[in-house]
Amino acid sequence: MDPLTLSLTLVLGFLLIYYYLWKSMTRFKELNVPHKTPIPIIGNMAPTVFRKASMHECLEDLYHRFPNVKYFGVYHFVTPVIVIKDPELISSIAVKNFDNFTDHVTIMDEKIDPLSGKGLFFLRGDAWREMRRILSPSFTASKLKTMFHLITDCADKFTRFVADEAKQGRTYEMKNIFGRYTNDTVASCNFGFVTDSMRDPKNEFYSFAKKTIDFMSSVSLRLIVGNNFPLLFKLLRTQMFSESARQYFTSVVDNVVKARKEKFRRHSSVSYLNSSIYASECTIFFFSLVKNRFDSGYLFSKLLCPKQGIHRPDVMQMMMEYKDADGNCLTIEEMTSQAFVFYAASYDTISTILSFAAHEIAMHPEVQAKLHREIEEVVAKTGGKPTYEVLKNMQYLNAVINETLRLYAVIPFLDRVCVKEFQLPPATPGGQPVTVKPGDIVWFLSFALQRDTEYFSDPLKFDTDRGLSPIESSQATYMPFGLGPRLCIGNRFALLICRVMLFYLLWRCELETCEKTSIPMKFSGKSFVLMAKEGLWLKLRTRETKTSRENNETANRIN
Ligand code: HEM
Repeated sequence: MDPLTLSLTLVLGFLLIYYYLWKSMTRFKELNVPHKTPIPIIGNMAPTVFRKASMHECLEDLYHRFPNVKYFGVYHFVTPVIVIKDPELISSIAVKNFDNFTDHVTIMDEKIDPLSGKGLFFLRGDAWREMRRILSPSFTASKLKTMFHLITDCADKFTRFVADEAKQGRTYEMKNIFGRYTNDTVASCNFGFVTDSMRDPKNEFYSFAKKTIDFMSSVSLRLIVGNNFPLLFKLLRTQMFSESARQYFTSVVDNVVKARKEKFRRHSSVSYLNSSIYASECTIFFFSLVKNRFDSGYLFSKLLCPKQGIHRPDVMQMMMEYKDADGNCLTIEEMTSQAFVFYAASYDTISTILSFAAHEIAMHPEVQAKLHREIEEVVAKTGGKPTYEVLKNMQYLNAVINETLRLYAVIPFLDRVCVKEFQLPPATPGGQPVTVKPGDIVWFLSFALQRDTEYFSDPLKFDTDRGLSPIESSQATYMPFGLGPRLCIGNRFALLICRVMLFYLLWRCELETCEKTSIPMKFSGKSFVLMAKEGLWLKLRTRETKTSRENNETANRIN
């Protein structure tokens, strides 16, 4: 290209980009929606860009700048977003008029990035409806009951290990260790994959998964670029997660499915070979791995040892058993995508909630004493083996979790994309209605709403009394798991994992603050997920109660 054409192209390109950015940055002025004047490119996100505040706090600050409005505008970098403040209007959009707002913002193209693009969170319209219908039965109360022992196994293993280490008191970064527990539990229940990340913190699955979904890494940047320049994202064929991640998780799922199918086939045809069946499976599986050119000494040992089991009551099994009306099953790609998105949606959220709960418990000795009393009662009644129902009905434990979910909304906002034109009432009394068009984005700020004095008195206080009678989520002022048909599909599963962990941990350990504990709490400006700036450090000390001592001694004898 000659220099003149090149210069003209550059100038034209620059003008086009400038016009595109400028145009999007004047949207709220044109619509007459209250908003803060944006900075070019950065929009209203300066505090997060310059790491002065977390995304949660940056949006909370904007939320309070517009009192007495039903909604206001925010420039998420170059993207205009309408933030709905009024709880009634939130319900109207997310529940009553769901058909006008069915989707989350989707930046991934299913073809370019099937690992995340085909996951439930990012599916749109009818594809989402169909997949949600298929997956919803995975988390009913009866399915959770069948997974219950998989979860208690992980919690039991984890807390015995910690109780053993913490006899003289030991300091831990709670998010880190709860991340390992969450990994083990979700890997077991979703992928059918058994890990022990306390004893073996370098295990391949945990190391790989943790690295893949690290929101402190380039993933956050890709999310921002993808949200603001979806076309560029598509043109560059960008994937949210690496190609090696896609290959790794596909291999995990593929091998689990093959091994289970093989087991099923052998079991039905040669049931008398009971004792040698696992050895044969190992051989078959080994050859299948070699055939796939997949180096999986780890998989081989972890998936197929008799103790680990293959035919398990987990999400993988449920997906394998699914058939539509025409007899079609889910493909390996679809199963991988769902299992991966479940893993990604669980790992940070659950470990975050558990670590903030532990922090508040350590900060409030009266809360801890009450929890210990409730736990001792359950231990006395159940001999230390509480059932699913017993844990579900632990009123005070539930109150602690509910209050943690209120005070620490894990993600800064919930999003919906308009798919059918919708008229918003005027933002302010005497104003004009605003028409939202397909493609427009609305947000609900759960973090800000759940800390608003209008809905919660003394909102920064950790008050378990209000957790005892949780607010109906349809009121849209308390929505840690979202609301409407797109409500978090794993909410009951998440609550169960949290209950089980806190039960076993507090039975065996005392939680104490230490010199590294975040007091007062400061949030990190680097992470999309709510995170303490300096980490959540606590000291754990083995409890010297009669039941926990007896239980630990028995366990040590068995080990
Ligand atoms: C404490 C833990 C968790 C929190 C706080 C949480 C929170 C949320 C929130 C706020 C949403 C968006 C809901 C909306 O837009 O209305 C969501 C969606 C979702 N969550 Fe969770 N979640 C948690 C655990 C889990 C777990 C354990 C799983 C999977 C097993 C999971 C899977 C999903 C999926 C697949 C979606 C998308 C649902 C859809 O679009 O249909 N989450 N979650």
